[in-house]
Amino acid sequence: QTIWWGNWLSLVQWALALLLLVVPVLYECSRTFKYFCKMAFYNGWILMLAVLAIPLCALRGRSVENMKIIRSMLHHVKHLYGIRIEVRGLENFNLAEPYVVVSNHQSSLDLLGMMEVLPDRCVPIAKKELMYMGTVGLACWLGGIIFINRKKTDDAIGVMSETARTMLRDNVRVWVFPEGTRNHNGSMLPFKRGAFHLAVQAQVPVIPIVMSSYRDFYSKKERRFTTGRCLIQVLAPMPTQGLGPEAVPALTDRVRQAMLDEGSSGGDGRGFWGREGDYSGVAGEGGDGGLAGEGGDQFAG
Ligand SMILES: CCCCC/C=C\C/C=C\CCCCCCCC(=O)SCCNC(=O)CCNC(=O)[C@H](O)C(C)(C)COP(=O)(O)OP(=O)(O)OC[C@H]1O[C@@H](n2cnc3c(N)ncnc32)[C@H](O)[C@@H]1OP(=O)(O)O
Ligand SMILES: CCCCCCCC/C=C\CCCCCCCC(=O)OC[C@@H](O)COP(=O)(O)O
Repeated sequence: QTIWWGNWLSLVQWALALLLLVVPVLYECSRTFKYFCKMAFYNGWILMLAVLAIPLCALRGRSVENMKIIRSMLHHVKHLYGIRIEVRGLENFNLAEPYVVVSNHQSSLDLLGMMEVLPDRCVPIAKKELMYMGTVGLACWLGGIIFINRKKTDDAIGVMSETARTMLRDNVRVWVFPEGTRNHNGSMLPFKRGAFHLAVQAQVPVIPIVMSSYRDFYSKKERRFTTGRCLIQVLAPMPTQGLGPEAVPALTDRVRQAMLDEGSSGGDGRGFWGREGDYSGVAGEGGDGGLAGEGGDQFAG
């Protein structure tokens, strides 16, 4: 029998067959394996989409208009992962003038929510390391994404000041994650002030966005990634006209407080971060409330 099989299957074919058998079994049985598969596919898929986006964007050169291409090409990714996104308050974006969008930052999955609501002519501010992520970096550059060096404050501030001029000159909106880094722990970290200096320098409104916690369907710490639901609330614009640099700390606190208030009472009164009353930024993972992932812990996706 061995000879018979040997005639039919080379070593490579055997390995492939084994792989085809083992991978689905592991995928179904191991939460960790499933998590890594899903994350690997997420990154790989986006790298691949970027390959397609690059020539399309290159036709125009580096331009914020290319964000429309990127947005439309990323829009379907939530469906691949069974993530339902509900958006409220989109009308708050209906301003003719430029503005600065600020939102909480949980994970690279924020890209899905961002692409759900990203207004036209709006570019994110990103750490410059993103520029070196292969095809993704090039696509980001072509989309006009603004890169800052977080290790060099003066450089970053210089880029932000230049951005204030660009916003007014070219009617560009800017999206900033004021926590300055990803925060997997629910609620929000203290805010950096760059976004608010930017808004004051350009004398444009700040539009805060709160994205509900992914805790019920995604946890990096627990290696858990299932299907789920995310609620995004766009808050009312907060004006900066007439404010000077001395007003930036108060503006920062005001915006953060508005987001915390929405996080605590919004989302049909159930809160956005799963644990009402705990907004210190140190809430543990695996909370049991919140709006994310109302489908439960089904590990189905
Ligand atoms: C289909 C194809 C698909 C392919 C493509 C796929 C995907 C691409 C699509 C979209 C991608 C988007 C994803 C982007 C997400 C990326 C998210 C990130 O990278 S988050 C990290 C980067 N962002 C930030 O850090 C923003 C927040 N940080 C700040 O605002 C900071 O303040 C800072 C400007 C970076 C400086 O930070 P630093 O820690 O160095 O210093 P401080 O914050 O302590 O500030 C020191 C001091 O300076 C004052 N300050 C700050 N900014 C200004 C300013 N602009 N002008 C004047 N003064 C400023 C600040 O107030 C402090 O002073 P003081 O303490 O006296 O208040
Ligand atoms: C040849 C190089 C190949 C590199 C392969 C890289 C693979 C990555 C591919 C796709 C990733 C898509 C998601 C990109 C957008 C998410 C950006 C993001 O979330 O950045 C994190 C940043 O906000 C804060 O960083 P830190 O939390 O401070 O750290």
